[in-house]
Amino acid sequence: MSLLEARDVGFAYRGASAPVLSDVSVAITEGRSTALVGESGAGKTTLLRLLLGLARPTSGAVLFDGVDVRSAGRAFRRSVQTVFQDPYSSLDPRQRVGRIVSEPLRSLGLPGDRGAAVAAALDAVGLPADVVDRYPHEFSGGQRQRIAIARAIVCEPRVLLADEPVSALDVSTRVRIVDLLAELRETRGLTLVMVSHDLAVVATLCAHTAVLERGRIVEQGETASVLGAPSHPYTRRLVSAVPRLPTLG
Ligand SMILES: Nc1ncnc2c1ncn2[C@@H]1O[C@H](COP(=O)(O)OP(=O)(O)OP(=O)(O)O)[C@@H](O)[C@H]1O
Repeated sequence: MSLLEARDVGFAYRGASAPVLSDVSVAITEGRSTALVGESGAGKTTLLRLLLGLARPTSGAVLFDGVDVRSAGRAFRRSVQTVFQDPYSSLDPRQRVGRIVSEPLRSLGLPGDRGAAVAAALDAVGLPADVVDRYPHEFSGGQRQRIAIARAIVCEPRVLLADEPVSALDVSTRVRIVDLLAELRETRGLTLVMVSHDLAVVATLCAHTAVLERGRIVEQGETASVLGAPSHPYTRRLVSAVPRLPTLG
């Protein structure tokens, strides 16, 4: 059974004349990381919000372990965590890192040694335990994204939904955060569901890719075939729009 699934989902924003998503079906199985790609405005972030249970589909359903996410409760909130694009705005500047990272443990009311769980999460993202007493403004963009990832994994989720997790970072930091996400995927068995415009990042992190064009899935399957030998003209355009460096010499 799918871990997380959008089944025939349609969605329209209140007051909008046209739907943003139509008949979208995506099944996330455990261990199979999935990328959502498509041009700006295709509906990727909206689909991610529906998968997170932050909005209700106008038609169809979003299911976690076969249960509607809107009624799936604590098991769902613990199992599905998220990382956003902008590490500058996603961390509360007034809170120390220790409090930020432990927030899911508090809001889920999980028992156990919270200090130890926070230290383990920070260690997993490559940050020393003593950062707990510092504030977000004391860190670089890449370090802040590590803090956001530590917060997302502290309650040991099964799925990490990430909306453009590296696009706000400079190129070398981007590579290091992609490496970190790949490592977490391997060592923790985390299933990534990721929105990215960067097809190289998609190919590195996700074995499965779904292509959205104006709110509809036009193609989905193994990333190697979707991006390597696209069958839909829209996917071909997306792939051919990736700039290539001129070959030297
Ligand atoms: N809160 C909102 N109210 C009304 N319309 C919205 C809202 N959020 C997004 N939209 C519209 O829904 C459509 C899909 O937006 P969405 O952000 O899901 O696309 P996207 O594929 O993630 O785009 P991008 O890559 O630019 O982030 C767009 O036309 C957008 O203008």
